[in-house]
Amino acid sequence: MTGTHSTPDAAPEARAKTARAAGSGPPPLTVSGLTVRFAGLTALDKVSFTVEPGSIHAVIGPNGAGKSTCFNVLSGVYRATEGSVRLGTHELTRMAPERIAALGVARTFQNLALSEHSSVADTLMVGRHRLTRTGFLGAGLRLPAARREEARHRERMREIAAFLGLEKHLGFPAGVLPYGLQKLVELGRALCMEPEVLLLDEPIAGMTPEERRHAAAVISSVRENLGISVLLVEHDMGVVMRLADSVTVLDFGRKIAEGTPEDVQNDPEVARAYLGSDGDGDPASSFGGPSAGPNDTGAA
Ligand SMILES: Nc1ncnc2c1ncn2[C@@H]1O[C@H](COP(=O)(O)OP(=O)(O)OP(=O)(O)O)[C@@H](O)[C@H]1O
Repeated sequence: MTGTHSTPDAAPEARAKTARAAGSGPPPLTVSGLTVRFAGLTALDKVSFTVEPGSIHAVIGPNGAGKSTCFNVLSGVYRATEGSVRLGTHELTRMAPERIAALGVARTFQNLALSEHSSVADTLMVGRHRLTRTGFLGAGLRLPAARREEARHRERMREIAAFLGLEKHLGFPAGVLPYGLQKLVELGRALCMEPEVLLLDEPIAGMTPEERRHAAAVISSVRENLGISVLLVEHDMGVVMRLADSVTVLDFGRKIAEGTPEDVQNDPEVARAYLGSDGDGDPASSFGGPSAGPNDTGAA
């Protein structure tokens, strides 16, 4: 990735502002008493939290805390043993992933699965599939209505690519781009679904510092300019503390703290969970405070 990315473009921004002015932001995503058991192991134990409309909400916790399990239940990959997940009035609990996506919850994956053969443009267009009425088959048959519809989707796909700084790369095979750009393509594919809530699974893991800074700015812009709610699972505490409006902390499947980044950073139980100590360690060093070290992205 180069350092020449511009600020994400204004067209989707204008749309989101209109939606906000009309009071039609995304509905809250409400997780209530979520429990997941795997053959005797309780991976999640009565976890509850709400992703408020248009906010960035982070789920953090030490290894094995239950973050991925939570993410996988929200996106329909795992089934909840007990509890519920709701998007506004829609009950998402135990729905198949495609139905959850169709209701406006899009996700990215920790491990990239981009084709070496499909171009960035075609990869992004996959995200528009659920929104097409005539289907890409109709477009392939060159039916006029389908051609017009496909042109509209391509135009919107290009807007989203510009928003992410990907417009120069649309013709390249997605799978051969530098890692940081591939992660943005993955994010772009999710944004192309026009989600109300975006689930980001370790969106900046494995990136260079420059890629991390750009990705953090893009995520912040998704909230600010597109008005989409973001649920983030991320190990880079510097980024979590700078980006998140609210944080839920899990440990051994239980919620041990919740609040603003400052609240959880100063919570002795969180320090205990992260440091494995009796609480007299320095939580700031775990959370990208003044002593953040190499993971500090400096993202605003
Ligand atoms: N499919 C599964 N079958 C059995 N146990 C599982 C399964 N998925 C997760 N677990 C267990 O559930 C617990 C929580 O795991 P999970 O992957 O959700 O934690 P995590 O917070 O995402 O950890 P990490 O930060 O290391 O990715 C762990 O003990 C894990 O071994």
